[in-house]
Amino acid sequence: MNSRNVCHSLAVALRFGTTKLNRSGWNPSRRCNSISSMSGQLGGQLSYVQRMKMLQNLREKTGITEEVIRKGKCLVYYKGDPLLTENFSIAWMDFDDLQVEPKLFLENAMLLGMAERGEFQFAVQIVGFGKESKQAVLSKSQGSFTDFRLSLMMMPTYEASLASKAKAIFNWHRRNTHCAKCGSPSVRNSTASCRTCHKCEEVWYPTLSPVGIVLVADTTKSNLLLVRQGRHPKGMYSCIAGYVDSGETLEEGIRREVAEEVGLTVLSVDYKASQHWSFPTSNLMIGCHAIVNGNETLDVDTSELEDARWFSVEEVRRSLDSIKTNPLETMSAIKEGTDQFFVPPRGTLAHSLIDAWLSG
Ligand SMILES: NC(=O)c1ccc[n+]([C@@H]2O[C@H](COP(=O)([O-])OP(=O)(O)OC[C@H]3O[C@@H](n4cnc5c(N)ncnc54)[C@H](O)[C@@H]3O)[C@@H](O)[C@H]2O)c1
Repeated sequence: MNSRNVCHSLAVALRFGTTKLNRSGWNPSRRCNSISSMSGQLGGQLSYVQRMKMLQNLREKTGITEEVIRKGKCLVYYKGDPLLTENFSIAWMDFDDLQVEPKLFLENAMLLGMAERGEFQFAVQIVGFGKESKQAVLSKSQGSFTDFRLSLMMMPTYEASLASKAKAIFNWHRRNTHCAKCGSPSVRNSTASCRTCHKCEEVWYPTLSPVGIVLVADTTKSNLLLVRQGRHPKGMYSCIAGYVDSGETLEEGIRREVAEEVGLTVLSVDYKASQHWSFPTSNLMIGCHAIVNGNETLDVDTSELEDARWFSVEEVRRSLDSIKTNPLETMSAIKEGTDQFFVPPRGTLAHSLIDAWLSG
């Protein structure tokens, strides 16, 4: 996008219109004001702060206009799978290439974010566009629809977080069509950031559940505790994870989960990183490293876990190295099933926590 288009996007989004929007925030007749007052301030790129202010303004004040849609790039979903290039990057599409009316587009789309050069980023589900939509998209793009879980493991981190966000928000709207207070139908706003009840006007926002996930080491730091659930692919051992309960701090949640699942006492917890995770709904994974008293006997909760085991640092490093070197081969081995021990693939917070511990 050139600097003229950047100025235009900024003007479109920063306009504090007095026009009354309809309930969905969609106002197709709105037009752009002069941008001359801003044109001197902008180079080719927008700062992080400018972009966040523009997105906030679209969500909370102006809503999406046709001009904004036409300036956008779209991450396209078909039946839950994103359109990716052969290198597992998002195959962004222009709105015009989707050949759909703006109103129908908006009913099936959500505002994802904004790129540094000022392009609005949308996610759109094309199932609602009709029978021919999949073929039409494939013929106009360089991409193919890729299994969602595989996509998250293979995409660049930033793009994976966009894909995860879109999936979670679409799911939330599908499951929350009525007001939880009075039971009447609710309607989504144009950016898809919330729903408003038609009757009592209560506003509902997408929910997000906090999950503590922890890589446990013993006091010697030469052994790591990994666990597997029955639903994990054969051979895979991961970190302990569990939902943080209402009233708990993150640290308390982690201490409780480790006690419940493997019967060990946590001596210390350090926060490391977080990740959005859309399986099965919308979770914020909060990743930590913990030290436990390794002299205690493991007491595994077999209703939650199939197994929990101490692994030497060397064993874990070998598995991590092999996944890093051959991510695609590992993913197909995981799909087909293997007797070999392996750690979670890249794209998961468990993988990052193990990687950070081994490089720390
Ligand atoms: N990204 C990663 O590296 C990674 C690794 C491990 C687990 N996870 C994710 O962490 C989450 C939690 O893992 P888990 O093994 O405890 O999951 P789980 O789905 O087995 O849930 C365990 C229990 O928590 C309760 N529960 C379910 N949803 C809840 C919610 N929204 N709020 C509060 N309690 C809830 C239920 O009683 C359930 O039996 C899952 O979504 C899982 O996919 C991600």
